[in-house]
Amino acid sequence: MSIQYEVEQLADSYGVADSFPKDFGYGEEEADIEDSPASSDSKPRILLMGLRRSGKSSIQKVVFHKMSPNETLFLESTNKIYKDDISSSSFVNFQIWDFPGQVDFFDPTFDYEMIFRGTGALIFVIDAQDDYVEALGRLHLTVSRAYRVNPEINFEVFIHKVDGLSDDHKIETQRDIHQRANDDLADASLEKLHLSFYLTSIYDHSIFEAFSKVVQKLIPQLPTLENLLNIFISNSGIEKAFLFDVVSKIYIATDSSPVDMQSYELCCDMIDVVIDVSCIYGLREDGSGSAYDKESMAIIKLNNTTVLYLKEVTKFLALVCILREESFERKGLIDYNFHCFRKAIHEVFEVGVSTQRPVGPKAVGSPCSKAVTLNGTPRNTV
Ligand SMILES: Nc1nc2c(ncn2[C@@H]2O[C@H](COP(=O)(O)OP(=O)(O)OP(=O)(O)O)[C@@H](O)[C@H]2O)c(=O)[nH]1
Repeated sequence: MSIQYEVEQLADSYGVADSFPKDFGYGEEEADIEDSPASSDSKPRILLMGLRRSGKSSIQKVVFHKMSPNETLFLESTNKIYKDDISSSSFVNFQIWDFPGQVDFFDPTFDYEMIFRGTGALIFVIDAQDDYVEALGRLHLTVSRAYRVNPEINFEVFIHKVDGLSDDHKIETQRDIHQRANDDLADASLEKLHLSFYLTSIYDHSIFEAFSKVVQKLIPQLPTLENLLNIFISNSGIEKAFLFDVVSKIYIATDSSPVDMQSYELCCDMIDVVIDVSCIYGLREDGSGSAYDKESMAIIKLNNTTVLYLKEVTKFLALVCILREESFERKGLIDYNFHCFRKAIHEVFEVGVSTQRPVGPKAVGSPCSKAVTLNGTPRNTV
């Protein structure tokens, strides 16, 4: 009982009221907020930049549009800035701007100041299978310009297409790119400009992991979410839990135990299985209905006494847990704790909405002082 009480207290400390709206995430309020024309341009942007054929469009299509990696072989070159607003289908309430390979900063029609001012993260993609000297020059030019306009941008470098490299070669390439890029910044007295590096490929889960980290940095409520997950798993006998954006399979948060790639991949695969089965057998005969809704939940028992447990949290988010079979015997307790966890998550994002109205005492627990949208992501990073 004490276990349940702790989680309940946690929910209460976020001001969860009994009258909490049951349709959170599915109601009309969201449509009102999200559909306002003003909101679309003020959403923080994630920019995808890099040389031609480095893999920018492929990354976007694979992560957010479920394109299979092989299909990207037939993608045509991007000739103009392609703005992708994914907020209607995903928790990730950002615009992704995919740039054509060569952006000319000296072209007067290219208003880079306006673009960088509203940018939350700039992802620069480098093709690791190609000679990257030119890409490094371009990276330096791009980040130094962007930093001068908006030093708040998170600069992320994807060392991409590493599926073609051996493990040793991968490490060596990362070390070399890291060294050269930082030397260039030091030469330009830009030591304060921090670059984060990721080894990525669309042919495995590394691109989803990297994108997860990029997106997490833009979520002001991240520490609160991690805290909630920590309390939930420790009181429920769960080994690992991920809060997933169902559409993109990006994880928005996880508990503070280290992430091992295999667990993450297992949870991603579970989401695919659940959505695929639901699409085939879960819709009505006329094809109406949704493959993912409030009723969505799944239990998969593996042959090594591990259980995977998925439950709906909001319209876009699912909790996926990994636990031992013996812990799953206390399913009632887990479900009760989940119920409290879910209420707390809703309340965290409800606070986000209320910051658009005068901020009340409920917002005290939130690490966020900026206005955020209903799904909890920042409304404007500028
Ligand atoms: N091996 C491998 N190939 C990749 C990967 N990602 C993308 N590619 C391939 O790289 C090629 C170029 O990909 P695009 O996504 O069109 O590149 P882009 O950067 O958008 O190109 P532009 O639109 O010309 O700027 C395609 O043939 C992709 O299949 C990867 O992770 N590994």
